[in-house]
Amino acid sequence: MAAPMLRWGFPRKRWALTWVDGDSRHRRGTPTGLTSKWMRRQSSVTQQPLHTAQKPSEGEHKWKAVVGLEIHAQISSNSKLFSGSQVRFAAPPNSLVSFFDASLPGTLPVLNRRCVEAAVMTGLALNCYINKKSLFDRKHYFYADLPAGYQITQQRLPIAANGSLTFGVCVKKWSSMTTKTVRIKQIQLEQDSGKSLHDDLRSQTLVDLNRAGVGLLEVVLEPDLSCGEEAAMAIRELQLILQALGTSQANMSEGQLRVDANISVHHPGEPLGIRTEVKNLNSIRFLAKAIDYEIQRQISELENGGKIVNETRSFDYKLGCTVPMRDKEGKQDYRFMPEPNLPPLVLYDTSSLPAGVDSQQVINIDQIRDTLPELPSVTRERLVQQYGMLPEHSFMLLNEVGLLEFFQNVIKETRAEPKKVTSWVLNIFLGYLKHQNLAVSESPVTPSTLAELLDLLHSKTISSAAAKQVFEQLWKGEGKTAAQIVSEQRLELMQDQEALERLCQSTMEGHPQVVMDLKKGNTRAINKLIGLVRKASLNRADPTVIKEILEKKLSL
Ligand SMILES: Nc1ncnc2c1ncn2[C@@H]1O[C@H](COP(=O)(O)OP(=O)(O)OP(=O)(O)O)[C@@H](O)[C@H]1O
Ligand SMILES: [Mg+2]
Ligand SMILES: [Mg+2]
Repeated sequence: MAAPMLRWGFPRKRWALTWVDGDSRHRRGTPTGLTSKWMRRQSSVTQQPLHTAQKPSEGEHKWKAVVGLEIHAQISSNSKLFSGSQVRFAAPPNSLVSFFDASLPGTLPVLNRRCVEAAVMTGLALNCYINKKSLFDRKHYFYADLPAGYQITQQRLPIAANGSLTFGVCVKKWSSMTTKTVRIKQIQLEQDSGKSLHDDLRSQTLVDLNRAGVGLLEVVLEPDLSCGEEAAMAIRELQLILQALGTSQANMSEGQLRVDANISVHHPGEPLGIRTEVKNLNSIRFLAKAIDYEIQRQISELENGGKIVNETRSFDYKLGCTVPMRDKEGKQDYRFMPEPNLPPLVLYDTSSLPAGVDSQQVINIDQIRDTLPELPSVTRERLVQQYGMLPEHSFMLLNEVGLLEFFQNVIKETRAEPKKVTSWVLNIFLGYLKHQNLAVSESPVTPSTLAELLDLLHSKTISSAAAKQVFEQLWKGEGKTAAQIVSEQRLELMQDQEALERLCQSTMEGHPQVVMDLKKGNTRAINKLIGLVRKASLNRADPTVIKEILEKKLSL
């Protein structure tokens, strides 16, 4: 359908509001042109603690940075917030658009129950107070991908408020982890907008309304954070919570979780500074980088006698800096007004539920509370209790997509101690994954393969050094089992006591200096000697047995 050329007061000179039914004219994927795989890696996990803070600049100690996040999470639901159109990622442009989504006159919103339940669930999981009555408002702004000229949101009275989010913060190492809590101001239900796709070649902007009207949860955090790393860890925790609840897939590279970061700096003891807002950050790493850059930029601006203006900025991931997005606009007037086509949203709890009411017609907060699944913090506690693992290890297991499931499957299939499994999964298995930048689902080693290897270790069939050797071969994914590799390469531990004694004897004779050191009282030399015997045995000698033999021979 041909559409009129429209002029808009935005940086791009010519805007064409165009409806298309094919996808070839659209720029697909991420606007930055990064491959989706790469983006997934960047966003799905903070694989290691992030170290994004830059070196403090001169005079920085006088400044305190303040960060407040607004998070938009797309609700996992089959249909949109107020219409029956399907919700699906990467569908052909404008194929999931009802008359209501396109704002045709005469269409009315019909609230999607699933979206309300998702908001209540999320609110409860984030320790919010759930308002039994909330209101919908119109927020006006003009943009090509918002056909109504307003977004339906909950400005005056949101569905949930006054919550908190507790997350782990680590400086440099997982072992230095502490926890921090950020207050949640509110959670509101609102509509997503469509998508503008800029075609630079034609100097046009194309509009895809598939996303228009998809249900969003906007989670507004109080300005309690202080740097990029904290923000990154808070978002990662929120992502895990939403995924555990199933209220959002929260995949950042698919735009299901988008973060706006509000940043200001001030002198401690003085009122908060003027904030800038970096919009639409769609990866955890970029979020951390954008915040730390913006903190530094504001400090140097102020140190050089400049002023911070309340503006909207975006993050240029290629240059690693934030840039102004729109003209300096002052406070935008959204002309909020009540949405006349939606009555107040009324929820009940068991005590307020009217007698004889059809439970399909109402939402009972207590009933939703009863269906809440195990949240990540509880899962971590359980792991610590059940397997005696360190808290930081439980964080690591949950942080990597699919790693917890992998771990639990290994545990189910092996006789090895949980501590051994934890150490192998986090040190060896995760190390290989990271080295090759692979996701757990792409690993050539399955839980049962690793379980079998750990059984061989547990039954003392092989030494732990030989187990590492076998793992290296398993990683090649040639289809051999651990037992096959062990027997083909004759890696079984030596059981022949006399042969072991001979090996110890010849090693001692070959390294008189080490023996001398030991005799002189250098106790650490025993480890050196054990290592030498092990090497001579091609990792087939059990270090505990070698130690016993050596101690006897040297009368230690
Ligand atoms: N001085 C400040 N420095 C940093 N962050 C701040 C400061 N003051 C407020 N914030 C944060 O800014 C965010 C404000 O979000 P809110 O949704 O209330 O308003 P908004 O940004 O004006 O609206 P919009 O939804 O249109 O972006 C909150 O996350 C809050 O914590
Ligand atoms: Mg907001
Ligand atoms: Mg904002």
